[in-house]
Amino acid sequence: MPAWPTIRSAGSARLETPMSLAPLPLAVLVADAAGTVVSWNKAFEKLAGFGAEAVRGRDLAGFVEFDETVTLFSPSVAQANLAGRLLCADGRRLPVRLTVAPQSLDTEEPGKYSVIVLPLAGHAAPRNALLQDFPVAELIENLPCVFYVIDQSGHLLLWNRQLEQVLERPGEELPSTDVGTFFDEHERALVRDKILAAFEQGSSSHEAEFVGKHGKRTTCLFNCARTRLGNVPCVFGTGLDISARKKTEQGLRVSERAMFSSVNAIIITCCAHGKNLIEYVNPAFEQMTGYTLAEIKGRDPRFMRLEGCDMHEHARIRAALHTKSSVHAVLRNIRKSGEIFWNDLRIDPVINIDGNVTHFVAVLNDVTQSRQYERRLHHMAHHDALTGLANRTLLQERLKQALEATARGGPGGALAFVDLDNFKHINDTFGHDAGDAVLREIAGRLRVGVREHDTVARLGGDEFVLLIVEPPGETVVADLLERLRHSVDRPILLDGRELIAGGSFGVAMFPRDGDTVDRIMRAADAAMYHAKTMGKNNVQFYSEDLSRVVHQHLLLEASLNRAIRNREMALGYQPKVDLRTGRIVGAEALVRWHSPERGVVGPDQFIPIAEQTGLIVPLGDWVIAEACNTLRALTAQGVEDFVISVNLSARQLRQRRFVEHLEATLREYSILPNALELEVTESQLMDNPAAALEVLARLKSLGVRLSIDDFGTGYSSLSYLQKFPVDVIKIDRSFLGDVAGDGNAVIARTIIALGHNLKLEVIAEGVETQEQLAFLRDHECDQMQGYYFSPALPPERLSSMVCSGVRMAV
Ligand SMILES: Nc1nc2c(ncn2[C@@H]2O[C@@H]3COP(=O)(O)O[C@H]4[C@@H](O)[C@H](n5cnc6c(=O)[nH]c(N)nc65)O[C@@H]4COP(=O)(O)O[C@H]3[C@H]2O)c(=O)[nH]1
Repeated sequence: MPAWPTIRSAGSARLETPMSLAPLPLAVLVADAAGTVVSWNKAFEKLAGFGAEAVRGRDLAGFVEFDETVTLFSPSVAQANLAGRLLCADGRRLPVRLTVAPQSLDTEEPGKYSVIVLPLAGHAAPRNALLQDFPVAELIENLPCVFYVIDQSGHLLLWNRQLEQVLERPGEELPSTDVGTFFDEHERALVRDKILAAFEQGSSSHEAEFVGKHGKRTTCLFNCARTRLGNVPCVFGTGLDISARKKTEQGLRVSERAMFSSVNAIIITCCAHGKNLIEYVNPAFEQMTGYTLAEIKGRDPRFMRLEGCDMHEHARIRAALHTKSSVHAVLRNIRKSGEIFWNDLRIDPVINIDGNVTHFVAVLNDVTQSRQYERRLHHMAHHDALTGLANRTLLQERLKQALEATARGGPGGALAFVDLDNFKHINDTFGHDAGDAVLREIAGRLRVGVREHDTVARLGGDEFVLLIVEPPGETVVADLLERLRHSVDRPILLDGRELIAGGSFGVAMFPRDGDTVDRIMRAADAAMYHAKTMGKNNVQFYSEDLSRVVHQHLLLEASLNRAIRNREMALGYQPKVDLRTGRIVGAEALVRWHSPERGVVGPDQFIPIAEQTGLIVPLGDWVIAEACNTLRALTAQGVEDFVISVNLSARQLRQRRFVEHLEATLREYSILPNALELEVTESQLMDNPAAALEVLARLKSLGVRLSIDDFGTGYSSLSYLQKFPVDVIKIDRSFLGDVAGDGNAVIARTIIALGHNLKLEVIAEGVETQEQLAFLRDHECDQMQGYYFSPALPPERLSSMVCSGVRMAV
């Protein structure tokens, strides 16, 4: 390390009031310009071992052996540092460092010189020995800080125990060590500058870190001032250990920085005098809310709250502030821009050293987006995507709540299942987009038809459910549902077409019909099922009887399903007779169910169920295939020009690939298409005449014959009748009931005439009597079928009857 600069400027080295040598713990003597010792202190006597007599008047050279020849005393030198050996009274030659300084700065008139004699490391007297004669020694030893006196060479002259402790060095090492080495390399220049500043300006202060011999680091605040020991200028000072404070400061700086840079908004409020006012907000807060610290400092943070909302959360926060505890809340606040945001807020108290809460720190998180996302997810999980109505989950939740409220004495409610009667037809005929549009339209109609606290749900497909809570009575429910039924039945205008969805409503009342979600749902479903079997487009309330009927129905449905798979079905063929020749020209295939449990079940009992459940499609396919099989057998037996007709259900007709499937079946059985006749009821055709026209045209193009069944019951529009590519119309048997009576006879006659005018064959069904036969013959009806001639026969009997050439007497 570079040598310490020596103070040369007399002006800058103005000496303080001279001290008496006596109390100094250092060995000091005063010599004149000739080197004669004129004064000394006790410490010198102790060190050298001489008594006063042996010292006084002696030449300094008699005590000290210098390493080099030097001019000891020169008024031009302010201070000299020399090394040598002190010749002690006991003969020891004690290695020492001498600091020589003129007592007067008048260079023209040289006076006396002070000489401080310091033993070198390993030879020095212990610190106590140095200090013991010092008048304030005890005080210095017990100072709560480091004490030191440094000469201009940068060496210690005096120090206390605390310094030895922080430096982790024994006292004898200290005087010979440059004080700069007590510090880290990078701080040494600063330390020197500060000491020099004290020498030059009288005082200085700074912070630096002592580095102990074994690495211990102690940060101290140094305050030093210039003084003199004897005539030797030096600096004395204290070093106060501020390591702990530094650590705290550093920690605070880190926290402050972290708070400043945090992405979370932070508010610090001061809670003195019963108030809670903003003291600090970080930049993230400013960014989140739009308010700057300057704008809101000193305000209560509640100014950002959204009045009238999240009352529960506000109450929790108030309670926590009151009890000075932590709280976590999620609530809505308002930004400066007026925009509302969701704030996930955490508030913690700050406790001071006395255990009192002085501040609160609040961390704010803008969770608007995740909240919205959560809400969207929640909405998606509870609503039907197509219509926006409640889904099954939400409906069940609400129903559960309503049942719980009822159990607590509430007035109960109603649950109505709504099934659209024509939805499948609309979907199959006009496609899914049209189906979706119809569902949305119906959803809207149902929603506007009920009160806000009622629930409208869609369970999937065309199944809607209404939860009507706390209705004033069952009649009110009945009126409401009747209104809704009408509203569902109103035409829906879609791409210039009018579609009618129609709806069957089944209602369960609670608590009367059940007290659990499952029971009420099942009761409403059963009632709806009943409404369907009652001819659709009506409202049915659940009852015990209805439950039994539905139960039977469901049993039948289950066994019918099995029956089709187990081939329990058979076809009977009712012969059709030509009224001019009496010959059997064809037969109608009529399905029978030979049930192992129920015996023979007629189609009237199971066809409606098969239609509702969709079982009619495989059943219908089987009937056509079976009829083709019989036709093939008859052809094989040489029967010619024989036609078998089968009944088609509307649902079969709506099957997308029905025509292709039929074509394939005809091919499979090698059947001439015009040997097969398809009977479609008039009401089925008129349900959606345009769609019927389209499918009939495609069927006709295959070459099969088409017949309108139950003619006269379905209010055919004549214009459509003209357009339908049919071959036959079949007079409904109700018009033959009493052909002797005027009304029926007129209708039957008119139908025959109408058919012939349209160039169609006319057949009468359900002919039971001679009179009916005579009437038909007289009015030139083409064919007839009925018990009068034959009921439906098994295929073998039909075959033998046809092959035997039996004729009816006409
Ligand atoms: N009172 C009376 N009735 C007579 C007389 N002659 C025949 N019947 C009955 O009248 C019904 C005529 O069939 P439908 O009008 O097409 O009416 C049929 C038809 O709509 C339907 N059906 C029968 N088989 C099938 C089928 O394979 N597919 C479809 N989709 N429906 C079928 O079931 C209905 C009832 O069929 P069934 O019970 O077999 O009843 C048959 C037949 O047994 C008579 O002189 N007097």
